[in-house]
Amino acid sequence: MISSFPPKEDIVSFFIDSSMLGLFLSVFLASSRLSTVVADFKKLAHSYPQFSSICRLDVTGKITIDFKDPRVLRVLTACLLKSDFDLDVLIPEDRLVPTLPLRLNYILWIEDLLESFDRTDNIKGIDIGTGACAIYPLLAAKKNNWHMIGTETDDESLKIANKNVKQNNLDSLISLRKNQSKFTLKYLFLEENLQCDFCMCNPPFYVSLQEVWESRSPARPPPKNGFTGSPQELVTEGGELQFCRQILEESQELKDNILIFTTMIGHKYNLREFLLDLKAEGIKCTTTEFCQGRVTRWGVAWSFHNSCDLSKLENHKKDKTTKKNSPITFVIPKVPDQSYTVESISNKLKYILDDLKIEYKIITKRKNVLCLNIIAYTNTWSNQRRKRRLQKQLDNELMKKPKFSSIINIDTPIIENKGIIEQSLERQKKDDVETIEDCYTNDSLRKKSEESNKCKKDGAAENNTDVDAIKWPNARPVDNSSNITSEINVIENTSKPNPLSQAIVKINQKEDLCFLSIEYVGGTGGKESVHQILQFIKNNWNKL
Ligand SMILES: C[S@@+](CC[C@H](N)C(=O)[O-])C[C@H]1O[C@@H](n2cnc3c(N)ncnc32)[C@H](O)[C@@H]1O
Repeated sequence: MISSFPPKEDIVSFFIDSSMLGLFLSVFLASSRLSTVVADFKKLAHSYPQFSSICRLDVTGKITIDFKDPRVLRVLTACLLKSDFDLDVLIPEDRLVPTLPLRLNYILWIEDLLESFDRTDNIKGIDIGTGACAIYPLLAAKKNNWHMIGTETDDESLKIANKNVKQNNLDSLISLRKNQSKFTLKYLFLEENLQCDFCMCNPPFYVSLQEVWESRSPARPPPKNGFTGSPQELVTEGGELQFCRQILEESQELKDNILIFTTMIGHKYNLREFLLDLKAEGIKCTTTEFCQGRVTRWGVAWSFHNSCDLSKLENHKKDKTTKKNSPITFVIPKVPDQSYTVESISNKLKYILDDLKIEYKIITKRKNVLCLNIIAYTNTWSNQRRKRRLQKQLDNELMKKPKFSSIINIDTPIIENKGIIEQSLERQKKDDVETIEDCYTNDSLRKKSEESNKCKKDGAAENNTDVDAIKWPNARPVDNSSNITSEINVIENTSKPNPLSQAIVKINQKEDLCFLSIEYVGGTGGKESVHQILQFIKNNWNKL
């Protein structure tokens, strides 16, 4: 068992070392110091029959548990809560199993924040979306004697949460409230003159259940832990970014009621967006990273009070990826007779993305800023030249007859020889490393245009990729007066492979210039794929 829960200067982050006889909770926190606590499986098994029932003895005699089994996770969390905090917590089968280290991380970070504001006594906090376990209120009350309000929209979760509070005799410190409003916080202050030190939130992270399954970058190893949680806990309209934005919006009205606003964020790209929102509003904030094995979450805190400048607090761990994946930006050139606004540029960009069969979703739309999350499943931007070259080679060879006649019947229409082209492409794929710079030079676009005319004359098929590309000059997408109509372009694709490239694209206007920036988020194609997409956009911008 955890011998003594470390005082607040400690830790937080669980790591599991199955080679040791036990479970190590090393909690590296947002906090300046580090400590390690050991949860000993053997002792847990001795003390809790329900824990011994989920243990396995491996061939070397070590006790192990199956972290992929939600039932096992439930028992482990319940036993740790009992052993380390003397909390009896009922964790329902159909609800999220809270991972203890992550929750402790968040609480310890808040302790640090409160200390920065010299707040130590009679602390009062709000947990937005407390869940069935009311894990944050229980930990905060038991560990620190904080007064907590937990809010919840889900009746069933609220019912069990109330049971959990009662059976731990924490009613005097914890009050749970049903949220029936469209707000996250504001409704709590309408009838009561509440003063709180902080609010916290672990929001539902996803826009849809589909996103739950697609969210993990394929480049990352699979999670070690089993998957738990019900749709209402995981999914919210607009996803976590919208949820956090709602808190931010309400915080501006509640600046005198709550000292420190905090939230957890589960997706890196949302963290960036949310920090931009705070920056745009001129609100000072700080962030932290909660690392727990292969899972990383982020904490964001902001305040309207001057007693502490949150932006000057040393962040525990800067978002490394923000530095690593700094966006590439280019100034969008002005094209004669075309409007030069974020809206018209967005329409043009969407046309290009449609053409490349790249999916996109708008994540931010403000007056002078548009931000898209883009996902490409296949490389549609750098094969064209290769395909054309091969097609041309094939054409030439066919003209010369003898060379290819042994392989193909020259009477066969070219279209029927596609297999040969594809095979040839496959063979070339490995060693044909194209530099994007020469992919779509003016010369190649000129050729494209010539081909376009040829195709049109020949009545070529509309769905041919090259033909699609060449129809641009005649099908200008930009209607200067039009609104941004299509918000989302999800390509019909029943079996989606792992994304090749995922990025955040941003168009913004500063004074009389518009900028397009692209930032790699993930995907098997790496950052190079994002560079290529940007180069494609650059090379083709003036041609539309
Ligand atoms: C990801 S779960 C977090 C549960 C718990 N706090 C934890 O960390 O394990 C999000 C919770 O927020 C609740 N929720 C969603 N929208 C809410 C809202 N507007 N107000 C209060 N709770 C909400 C959901 O029902 C769900 O229980």
